[in-house]
Amino acid sequence: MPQRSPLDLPEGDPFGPHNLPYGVFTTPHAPHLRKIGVRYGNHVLDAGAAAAAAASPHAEQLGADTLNPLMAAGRPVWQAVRAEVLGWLTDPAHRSIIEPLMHPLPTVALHLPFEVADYADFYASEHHATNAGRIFRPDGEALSPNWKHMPIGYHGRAGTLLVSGTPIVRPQGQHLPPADTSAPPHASSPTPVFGPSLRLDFEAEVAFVVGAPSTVNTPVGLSGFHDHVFGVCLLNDWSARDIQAWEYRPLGPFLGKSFATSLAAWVTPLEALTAARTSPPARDVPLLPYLDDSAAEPGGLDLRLEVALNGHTVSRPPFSAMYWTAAQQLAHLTVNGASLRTGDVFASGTVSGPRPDELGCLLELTWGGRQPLRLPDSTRTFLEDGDEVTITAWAPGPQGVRIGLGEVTGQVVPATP
Ligand SMILES: O=C(O)/C=C/C(=O)CC(=O)CC(=O)O
Ligand SMILES: [Ca+2]
Ligand SMILES: [Mg+2]
Repeated sequence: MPQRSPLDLPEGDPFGPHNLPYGVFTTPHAPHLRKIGVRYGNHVLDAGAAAAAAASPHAEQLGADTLNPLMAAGRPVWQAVRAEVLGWLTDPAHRSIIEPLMHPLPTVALHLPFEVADYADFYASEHHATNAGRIFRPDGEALSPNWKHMPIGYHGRAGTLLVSGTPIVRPQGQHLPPADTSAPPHASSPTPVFGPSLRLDFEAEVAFVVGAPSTVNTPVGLSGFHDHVFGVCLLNDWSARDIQAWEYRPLGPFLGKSFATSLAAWVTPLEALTAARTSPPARDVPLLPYLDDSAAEPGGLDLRLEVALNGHTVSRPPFSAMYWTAAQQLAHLTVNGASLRTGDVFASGTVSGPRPDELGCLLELTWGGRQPLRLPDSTRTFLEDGDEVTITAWAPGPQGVRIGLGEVTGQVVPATP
């Protein structure tokens, strides 16, 4: 049977013509030459070479070794480049030039697709925030009084965003001895120990990647979302729960989350998710005008996440259940005058739904380690060395097609001695 062309995809391929995510890859022949690629099925188009061959007006942006120049160019350029790439991949007139520029996915190495500028992480799932509150603060209110009035978040560590597939070294740090960690730190002077985290967790999240920058003292507002946000990536906010529980009062997450955050290698353009737009849950309190999206286009996204631990599905978190939308997060992030830079990443926070099989981290799935999770061949409270966590997702696309999001995966390796 003749080999099928990489340009002839099976009907309904989740990485078909409606998707076209961007990444950065190298081939074994030139391991230091980073190129922009567009995923199509199980192949990667060398977009820089295609742009040069087509004498594209965007050859400079597509010929770069990161997505930053394309991301910085703004929405009209994003739309023009997307239309051009679609033409290269689907118009038979380009076939003989494009076919040799398609690399099988398993033959390339994928890299962090853009230079990360600043990184913030939100806390936008009411289900996650309520559960985390009950587990970490059993004697207090589950949701803090500000939670329904603004998207709560913290600034994280941009330099430790790692591309999917990078091994995750178990972090070391201060924490209370195991017997004490299920309870909040007691007033009666607890004594910490130093060593590898014994409560390493994942957090299934969706990250939004800023393309066009903004000016200091100029809030972006809800309506600026589509002009500033280039695309979406799956993200795993690895979390050391014992370090976190001991350190976080009163300032919030610090070393318990800054050691590693995994980002998918593929950025799905926002435009590919148009059919997935959906209304967020009903709001329980009136919102201040800069966050009030009641008259705006639906700001939620119907992304269906799946988390696998060592190949076994442990959860299916629904992104449509998130209380705060990404547009509200961006409006909040800039309302004080803070500016955006190309490459800023803001993550949604752990995606958890209302059901027990929709929770986005082990903290919730095992209720603070008290109810071990059953796997076919073992049980888990928190992650063990050698464990591999893979987050995948899809979204409804046009005409019933699925839009696949690039996976984010990572394996835990033992703490550095
Ligand atoms: O409730 C807390 O103290 C902390 C919860 C988190 O783990 C913070 C976080 O990373 C936010 C999130 O992923 O939703
Ligand atoms: Ca998080
Ligand atoms: Mg992290």
